[in-house]
Formats: sequence, C-alpha cells, structure tokens
Amino acid sequence: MELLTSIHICIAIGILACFLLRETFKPKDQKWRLSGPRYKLPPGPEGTPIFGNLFQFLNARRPGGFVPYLSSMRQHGEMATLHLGSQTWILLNSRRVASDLINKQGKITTERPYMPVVSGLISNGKRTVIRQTAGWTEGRRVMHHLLSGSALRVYGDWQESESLPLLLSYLEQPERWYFHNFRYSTTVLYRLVMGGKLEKTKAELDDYQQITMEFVQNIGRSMIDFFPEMDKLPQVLKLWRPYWQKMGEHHRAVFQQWWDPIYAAVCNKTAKPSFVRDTLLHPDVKYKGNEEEAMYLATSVIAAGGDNTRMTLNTFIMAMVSNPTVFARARADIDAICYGDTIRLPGLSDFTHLPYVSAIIKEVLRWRPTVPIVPPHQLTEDLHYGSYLFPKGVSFVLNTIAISQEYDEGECFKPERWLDGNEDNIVHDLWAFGGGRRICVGYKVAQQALFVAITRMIFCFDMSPNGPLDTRNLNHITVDEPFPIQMKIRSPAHEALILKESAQATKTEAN
Ligand code: HEM
Repeated sequence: MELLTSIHICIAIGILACFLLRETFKPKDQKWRLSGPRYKLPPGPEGTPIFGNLFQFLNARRPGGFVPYLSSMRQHGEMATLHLGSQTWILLNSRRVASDLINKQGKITTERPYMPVVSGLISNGKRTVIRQTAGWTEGRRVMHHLLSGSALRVYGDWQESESLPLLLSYLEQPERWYFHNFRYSTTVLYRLVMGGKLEKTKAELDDYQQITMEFVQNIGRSMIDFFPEMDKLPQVLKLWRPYWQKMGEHHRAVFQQWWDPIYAAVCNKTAKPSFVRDTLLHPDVKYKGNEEEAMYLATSVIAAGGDNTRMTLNTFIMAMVSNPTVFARARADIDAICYGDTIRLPGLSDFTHLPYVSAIIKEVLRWRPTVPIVPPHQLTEDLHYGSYLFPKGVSFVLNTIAISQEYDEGECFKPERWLDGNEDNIVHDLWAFGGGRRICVGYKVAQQALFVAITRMIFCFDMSPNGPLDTRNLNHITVDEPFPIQMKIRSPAHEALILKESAQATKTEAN
C-alpha cells in the first residue's frame, strides 16, 4: 500500500512537472488561466504542439521561400496569427490594420520583444533597431535630428557630391555596378554620421557589409529567440552561447575599428562636420548614453541606412530593365529640365519638378519591399481591436510583402499609382519604412539619397539585362553581382559631363 502511494506521488509530480514545463513554453494567449477574459486572436496556419508554426517559419526563411510564405498569409485575412515557440506574432497584411495598430495605437505597440540571441549576444543589447524601449528612447531622441530640415539640406549637398564618384565608377567599371551602389550608399551614410571621406579598403568594406547582412539574416532565425525563457537557464546549460557570443564580439570589433578614429577626432577637435560631432557628442545635445552606446548608435545608423539604400538601388535597376517604358518616361521628364541647348546633372533642386521619379522611388519600395517583414512591435497592454482581444506580449509584425500585394495590380510596376499629390511624401500610404514611433528615422535621408542617385543614373546611363533575369530573385545577400546587368554611358556628351563635374569637385575639395 505504501509503495503504491509513493508511485502515485511520483506520477503526480511527473505530470505536474510536465504541465508546468509545457505552460512555461506556451504562448501567453494559450496559457491555462483560472480567471480573466478569454483572448481571441485572428486565424492562422495550423501548427504543431510546443513549436506551433516555428518549423514552417524557419523553413520558409530558406532562399526563395520567404516571399511566397509571407504572401500566402493573405489567405487568413488582414491579420494572421503565427505561434512561434512561446512567442505570438500577428502578421499585419493590410494598410488598414497597420495604420490602426502601429500608428494609432503607437503608444502601446512600440516595444521590441526580448531576443536573447539577436539583440543580446549578437548586438550586446545596443543595436537601436531592435533595442528594448527603456534603452532605446534616449538614442531615438538624438537620432530625430536626422529628420530635421536644416540637417537634410546639408546632407543633400553631401549626397550630391558623393554621387559624382558613383557616376565616375559606373563610367570606368560598369561591370561592378553593384559594388558602386554599395560604396555610394555606405559613403553617404559614413559622411553623414562620421564625417569626411570614407577611406576604407575593400576588405574592410566587405567586412562591414558582411556583419550587417549577418545581423539582418539572424533576426527571427534562432530557436532561442522564440523561446527566450531558455535564457534563464544556468550558463553551463546554454550550449548555444559561445557561437553567438563570438559573432557578437566580431561585430563589436568591426564597429570599434570604425568608431575609434572619429571619437578621437571629436575629442581632439579635428573632426569634420557630422552627426557624431554635431549632434551625438555635442555638449548641447546632452546625450545620456555612454561611449559604448554612442558607438553602437552611430554604427547602427550607418548599417541600417547604408545597406537598405544599397538593396533599394539594386531593386530600382531590376525595375528599370524590366520596365523600359517607365525608364523612358522618367528620362524624358529629366531631359526636359536638364538637356537642351546646354546639359547639366539633375539634383535635389529639381525634386519638385520630377514627381514621376518620386513615384518610381515609392513604387520600387512597394513592388519588392526592401524589408520583407519589419521587426516586431510588441504590445505592452491587453488590447481589444475589432472582435479580437490581444494579450500584452504579442507582437505585431508588418508583413510588407502581403501589404504590397494589396494594391491594384500589385504585381505590376506602375509608378503612376503614386501620382496622387503625395508622391513627394515617401511614407504616405507606404509601409516600407515601418511605422509608429519606431518608424525608420532615416526615411528622408534615404529618399534624398535615392533621388539623387536614381535621377542621375537614368539621365546618364543605359541599362539592360546581361543574361536571364528573374524579377523575384533580387539576390540581396551577396557581395558579388546579384543579377546580370549591362551598364553603358548614354552618349559622349554625358560622359564629358560626368568627367567635367568630377574634375571640378576634386579641384574644389583640394582647395
Ligand atoms: C530605402 C532605405 C530604407 C529602408 C527600406 C528602411 C527601412 C527601415 C525599417 C522597416 C525600419 C524599422 C521600422 C519599424 O520598426 O517600424 C527602419 C529603422 C531604422 N532605420 Fe531605416 N530604412 C532605410 C534607410 C535608412 C537610412 C538612410 C537611415 C539613416 C540615415 C536609416 C536608419 C534607420 C534607423 C537608425 C532605424 C532604427 C530606428 C530606431 O531604432 O528607432 N534607415 N528602417
């Protein structure tokens, strides 16, 4: 009888332990509760016990799989629920719900979920784009300067002058067009953030691009980030730690290499005008972070801005070679103001006269969104929305792929859809830059950088496919040529113009 009781106790303890373990790793909306309202979430694909939709999701992240997967979420409606380990993601598939939840409810949908690997180990908890609100607010206050009109005018001059080496390298080495796009995007951001010329070797540049891609690719990839409770285990059991920690140390070392010279220059008062010198470390701004945080902030801005601009320029080229009539119309518009008895390069002063080019930029970002899903916006209070009740802790995730297909003839590249009087406002009705309080802080800088490069490329170069193209395969994650393109200078007059402008700029700089 006594033996029987002990067995019963053991079984009961075993069952209780399994129950507790299972409850610990369940998403909040599925946890067992004695009281309180019943949560109700939008439909979503069927999942498996414990892991939910995690394996489908990770599987879809393989090359070529992610866009179709994100696009398939539209079948569940304007929102789709994914249970990913202990995390719940609500994919936002329409502009209406995106606006309601990310913009109008911004006060309670600004947090980022805790991700032990990607924000902790890889980023030392300091990369602004995925930093939790408590540590993020101060950096955001300072970064807001990037959106101010007076700063943008200064940045505009730099963007125009950095576009000259871009045109010159297209002329001299057209086959390396993708590298020139990368260099232009990074140079513009470097000058803006750190000041002065970017004098890095190809290896150093590749290293920087590599770590940026590595970081982006690992957002939403590690199992541990979907079961963040595992981070509470004793250190000796965290077998995944050394691998990610080593990666994080490498990223930090690369950032340090880029940061040290500018920090030293600011301290000894030899730094050139820049965001770091004139804003971040300027005594009037009273930045409250420490040096390490300042380093991560500055280098995160370069990485976030540079790589997204690079990818968008590549997408632009794909859009142009596959839509020659759009290219011809844009060129005719530019020619009308820059090419007649005299010839000159288009620039930011032409912005208001070239609405079709502004529309092209918006359409590039809609047609093939540079950021297919925006990092999660986590809910910090229970929320009733429509017939649903969302628990605190779920994450709203902008599914820009699904949103892009919501437009009329979504698969077609039609810049004219944006000619509605708001084409110059790049975030009007477009979710490519995220939204709410976390909206990309560099969207105006990006718009200017894209406008300068795009008008000048259309004006000066003919572009065509140099092999078979698949407009769905942009092959962004590579330092080599992503797809085959042939670039050719348009005419001797355009070649002479580039050479003249470049020589002039070199002379001015030398004086
Ligand atoms: C076409 C180019 C770009 C695209 C598509 C893009 C897209 C995005 C997206 C989707 C986010 C997240 C927004 C959210 O969570 O709702 C973001 C954040 C951010 N972007 Fe951009 N971006 C671009 C260019 C730039 C540029 C040029 C800069 C710098 C001047 C920049 C700096 C940042 C920073 C610092 C953040 C994090 C903001 C924060 O932590 O509050 N981005 N961007």
